[in-house]
Amino acid sequence: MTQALLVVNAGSSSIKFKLYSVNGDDLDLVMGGALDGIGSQPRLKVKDHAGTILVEHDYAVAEISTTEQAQTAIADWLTPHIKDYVIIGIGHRVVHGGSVYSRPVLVDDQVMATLETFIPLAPLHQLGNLDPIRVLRQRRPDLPQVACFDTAFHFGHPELSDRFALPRSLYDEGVRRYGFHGLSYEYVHAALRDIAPDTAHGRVIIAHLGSGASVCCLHEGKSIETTMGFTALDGLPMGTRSGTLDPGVVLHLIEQKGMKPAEVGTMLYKQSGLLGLSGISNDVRALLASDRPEAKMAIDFFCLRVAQAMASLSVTIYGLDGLVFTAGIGENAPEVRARVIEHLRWSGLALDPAANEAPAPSHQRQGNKGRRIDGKESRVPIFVIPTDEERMIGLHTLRLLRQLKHHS
Ligand SMILES: Nc1ncnc2c1ncn2[C@@H]1O[C@H](COP(=O)(O)OP(=O)(O)O)[C@@H](O)[C@H]1O
Ligand SMILES: CC(=O)OP(=O)(O)O
Ligand SMILES: [Mg+2]
Repeated sequence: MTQALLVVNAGSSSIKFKLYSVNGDDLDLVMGGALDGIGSQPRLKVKDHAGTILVEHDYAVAEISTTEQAQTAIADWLTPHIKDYVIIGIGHRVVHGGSVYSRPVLVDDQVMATLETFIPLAPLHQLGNLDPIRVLRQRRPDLPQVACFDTAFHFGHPELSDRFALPRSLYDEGVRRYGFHGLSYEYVHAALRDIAPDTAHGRVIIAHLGSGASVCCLHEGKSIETTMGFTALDGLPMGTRSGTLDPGVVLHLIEQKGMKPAEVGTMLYKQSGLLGLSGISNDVRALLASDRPEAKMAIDFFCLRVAQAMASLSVTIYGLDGLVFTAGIGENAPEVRARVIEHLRWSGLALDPAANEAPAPSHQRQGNKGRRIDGKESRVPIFVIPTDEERMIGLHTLRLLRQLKHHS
């Protein structure tokens, strides 16, 4: 029977998963899917490696209102569909590894307890990430489970990138700029190394623009600085998150307007960003399709902030050798890429409009490492590279399981 790995990328309202068969040191995608709309419009959709739909099923809201129910529904569907495979382990995305975990780790009771202490640092993500680990440890105690962290790629970045200008004691307590989306940056950088090795070795900026969004600058493949900090609320405005904010606004909301800290939290995480700015939607597709001025303003605001972040991070790495767009917006919204680069034209960046507007190749297909979209006059190459956090998690999990086997 073929060995296989399951990868779980769980969020607050969706659980994405992929099944890979093990092929030497590499992984072949068998199927991938998601149960999203948990608590609103639950729907399970799974496709095989070629993109053929294996199942598309809507549930009643009452059936799937918790991640635990979602996990059970996925497991119930998966069990008969994976009977030809021996599952050797499960890899999970865990957003926050704090200042403890610099690399993936095998989950045991103690690791679980430590990861639970990071829940307040990532209220939108961490609990949802840990739920499936807990459920699957109960269901399949025989299977090793590996936690892979969004923060780990940034671990050890320079002190100047790690600090806030706050009293030193807070830093010692862990109030640091951890950074996130590290699994995505690691995957995208490895793909860039395959298609443009010299560029990848140099000074690179990657913009991960999805429902969460951040920009990272790298040198020689290492993260030097990124726009997300202590939490995934910092930096760029996102679908529903505010991004960087004058801290005086938070004081004003609490002290003058009498808002409770939890209400401020809900506002900053769930009601701000593109949704707050537009009053229409958190989804860039809906905003681009709308002719209302608020929608245009929200997109303009987002593009300007992305361009500013790129300019600012290129100062940190003393220049720029390559620029990459990735994630839902970065891969699929040529209008956004064009407007971002327009802001940076003064610095010698330019797109090839036809290449920029060419439709994105299929996501699921393997071997789609990305493409160049810069114009002939551009001083620096510009790429669109599809990210694949699940594959990165799968590769880390395989590597760790092999190391553990080797040492046992
Ligand atoms: N064709 C598209 N055009 C513009 N934006 C898109 C398109 N497809 C997806 N997006 C944007 O990408 C976002 C989701 O990004 P994604 O990286 O999938 O997020 P996550 O995995 O973190 O939920 C959506 O909210 C939407 O704004
Ligand atoms: C860390 C983070 O913001 O993740 P996501 O983009 O999946 O919300
Ligand atoms: Mg994401």
